[in-house]
Amino acid sequence: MDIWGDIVSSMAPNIDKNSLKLLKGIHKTKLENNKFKIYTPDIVYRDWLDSNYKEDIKKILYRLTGKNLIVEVISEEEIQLKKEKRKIEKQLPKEKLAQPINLNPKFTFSNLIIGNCNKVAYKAAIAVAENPGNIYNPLFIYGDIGLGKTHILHATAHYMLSKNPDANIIYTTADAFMSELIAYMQKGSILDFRRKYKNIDLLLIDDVQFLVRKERTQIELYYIFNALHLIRKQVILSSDTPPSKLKGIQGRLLSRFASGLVVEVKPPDIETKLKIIKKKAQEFKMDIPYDVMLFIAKTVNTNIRELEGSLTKLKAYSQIMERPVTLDMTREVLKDILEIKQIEEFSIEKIQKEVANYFAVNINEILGSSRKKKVVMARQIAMYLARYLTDKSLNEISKAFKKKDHTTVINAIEKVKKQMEKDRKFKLTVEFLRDKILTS
Ligand SMILES: Nc1ncnc2c1ncn2[C@@H]1O[C@H](COP(=O)(O)OP(=O)(O)OP(=O)(O)O)[C@@H](O)[C@H]1O
Repeated sequence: MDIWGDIVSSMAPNIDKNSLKLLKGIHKTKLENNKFKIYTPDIVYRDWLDSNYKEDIKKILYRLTGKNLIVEVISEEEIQLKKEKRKIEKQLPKEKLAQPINLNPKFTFSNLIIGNCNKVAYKAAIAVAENPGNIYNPLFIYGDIGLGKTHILHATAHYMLSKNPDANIIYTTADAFMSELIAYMQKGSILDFRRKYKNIDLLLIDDVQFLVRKERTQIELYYIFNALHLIRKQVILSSDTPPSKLKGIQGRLLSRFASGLVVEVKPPDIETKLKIIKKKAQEFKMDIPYDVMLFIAKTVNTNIRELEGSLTKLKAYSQIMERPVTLDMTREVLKDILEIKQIEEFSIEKIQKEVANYFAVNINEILGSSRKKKVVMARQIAMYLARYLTDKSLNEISKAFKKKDHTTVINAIEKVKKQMEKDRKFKLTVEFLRDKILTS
């Protein structure tokens, strides 16, 4: 029996024709034990169905089957993403987590979310771990605080150990390196210090910006660096600024830092932040609704450490209060640490204005019913951005665009998403507009 067909026919008299069209567009459902699973092409579709029709579907199912079934709406896009990740993880050898050195077992490549912000650093680190000492030596990773540099350093060491369990690796921070050096000097055994650092396959030094004006430590590092480089042993360094901006470090050391590959880890975009939040929520065993994730992704500016801090705070609060995490709770709990005001000022009008300016069309045209190609494109992009950059519901967005019902908005979002997938130039335009709105 075609249950979905029956459900849609039962709903047909009570819903508008656009919603009906969207419901008819669903082609995959599954009845399994006490669950009725509905598969939507993507997350937006899923959220729409989930929040508008789940309860109705449950009631109709009861009428049709006599059973109280659980209705689950699943986005195929998400399933696909998970599959891709699993595929990549399968290609990576199992990372060995019990380390003699001070590595954080959680900082592995499988726990690292990859986006445009860190793709280059990630690929370079993998290449280095697979072929240490031979391609990018040193690898110099720089970027603002809390963007995952340490995570990449540790992950590289884990990965290298998984390929070669006997690899001799030292991970240290510039500060710890300096303290260790002083301790050895006080004992009068500087040669032991040098010996220790000479017999290794991979040297990772985090936060080298702290070497600024530490002349003695710089001399020692210069010596060690040259010794390792000569016998093709790998060095990876991290810093909050590129070598060219590290004032107070000797020129000869700086030129060594910059002699391999210098890569930047940039702040994550909204999509990457969303993925990181999802991942961290799983790690923290938290159940967080999508609107809360979106809110956190939009309000936490860039620092991923802060983003984790927000989740920890939210988890503690929800456990103490014995209440599930909601958007209201999140606003309340995080008000001290997030720049919520900034988000509240972030209006659909602003999005409409920016998009209209960009396409050189009039806002009234966007709000009207013109079918001119340029206007339709601007209208659809503005609707898409309104959905992703504000906390407004689909109904509120359709009102702001003077549309009678929200199916127009859903259709616009779908179109933009599909177009972004197949047209790179279009994708860049949408991302440009998004960043412009986020940063202006
Ligand atoms: N792309 C990512 N995916 C998952 N977690 C991430 C990602 N980037 C950063 N994190 C997490 O954010 C936290 C901060 O990252 P990390 O300590 O590596 O930042 P950092 O750039 O080294 O900061 P600092 O400059 O302060 O040393 C860590 O818990 C890390 O696991």
